[in-house]
Amino acid sequence: MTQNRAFLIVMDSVGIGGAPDAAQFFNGTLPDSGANTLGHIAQARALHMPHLDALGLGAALQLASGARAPGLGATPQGIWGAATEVSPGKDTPSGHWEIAGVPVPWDWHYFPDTRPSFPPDLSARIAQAAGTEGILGNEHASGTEIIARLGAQHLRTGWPICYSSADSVLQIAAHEDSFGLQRLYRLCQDVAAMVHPMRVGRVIARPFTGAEGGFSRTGNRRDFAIAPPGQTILDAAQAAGRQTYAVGKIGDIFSHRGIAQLHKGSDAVLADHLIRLADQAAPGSLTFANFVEFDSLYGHRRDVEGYAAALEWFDAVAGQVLARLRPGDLAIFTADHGNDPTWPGTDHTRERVPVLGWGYGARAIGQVGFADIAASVAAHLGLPPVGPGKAFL
Ligand SMILES: O=P(O)(O)O[C@H]1O[C@H](CO)[C@@H](O)[C@H]1O
Ligand SMILES: [Mn+2]
Ligand SMILES: [Mn+2]
Repeated sequence: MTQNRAFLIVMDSVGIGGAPDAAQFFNGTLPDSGANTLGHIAQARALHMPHLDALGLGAALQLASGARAPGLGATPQGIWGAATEVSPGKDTPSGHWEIAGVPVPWDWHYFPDTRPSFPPDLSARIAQAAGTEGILGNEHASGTEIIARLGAQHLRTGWPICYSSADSVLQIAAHEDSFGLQRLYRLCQDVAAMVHPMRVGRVIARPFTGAEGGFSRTGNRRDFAIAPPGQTILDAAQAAGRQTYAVGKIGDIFSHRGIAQLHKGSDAVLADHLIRLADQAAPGSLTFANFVEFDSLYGHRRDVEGYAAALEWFDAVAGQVLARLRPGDLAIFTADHGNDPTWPGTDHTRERVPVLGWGYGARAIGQVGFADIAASVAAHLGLPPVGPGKAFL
């Protein structure tokens, strides 16, 4: 058995523009054509990201979209290229599944951006499952905005706040103390059983605390996702007897399949886990990490400065990971979709993503597909081929 280790690290929503089908994806009524998460942030303020740029971040951005980024553009010393998604969704599960070797074979169901957004019989069934007279929200919304607007009414009525977005998702926000966290989880599980058959990708519990004027979401978010419809790189590694470590949202995204050890927490906590795993992960193992705060704290909130600072923070983390790698290791840094904080709306943006790697010297891989990442990781680990992609190593 090969002793080679692999580290697959997703910087959630760090797109680099240039998706050929961006015009078919929308924020409200505006198509995503021209969205460029990294490119537009770098234009707003020069980025200092020496470690990822040395692998080829600036070069990948230019390859994907033609954009040049102040502060980026070193001569690449790593594996570098840009990946294009084929799955018909710009959401987190679609991106991760395809990266893991399973392009989404169906069209997701999206709830319309109307009020009400949910069909009346579904709203009635949600209320019945909650034991309430009705539901609040029933619209597309940003999660922080809707609890500020409806949180007090939720406390008065006890009705759960239900909302959706441009993703195939049904989110339920409820107060941890008055509604109860376990009750919210049970409700989400019941609702997932109603909507998964409709091809709604996820039901997400969005617990919050506080009082009027000061509601805030807690770290107890939980996703109830459809399982990936095929063998992922995690499944393949585990089937081959390899140790698999998931860091962050990876557990939820893959319905906890193919994962031996799961580490969760804020991105700062996840960084510590990833750095430790770079030292300690078992020979032949796969570590699969997701850093979500680019997306959840800055992209959806359209916070350019916060996003820029998170990128620079993460670059230093990447430097600490890379410093711990050894011969036989492969590390790939990539992303699952875009979330351009300069773009109108609050939803993801359809974009290409960077593919940056350590372990094979300087290697220009050009334009690749998301699924080529799984194929490459499988080849590196000496596993049978995974998914429809082609290895670029
Ligand atoms: O605005 P919040 O609640 O963070 O929701 C965002 O997070 C969801 C899951 O990624 C997306 O569908 C988007 O709606
Ligand atoms: Mn995502
Ligand atoms: Mn998101």
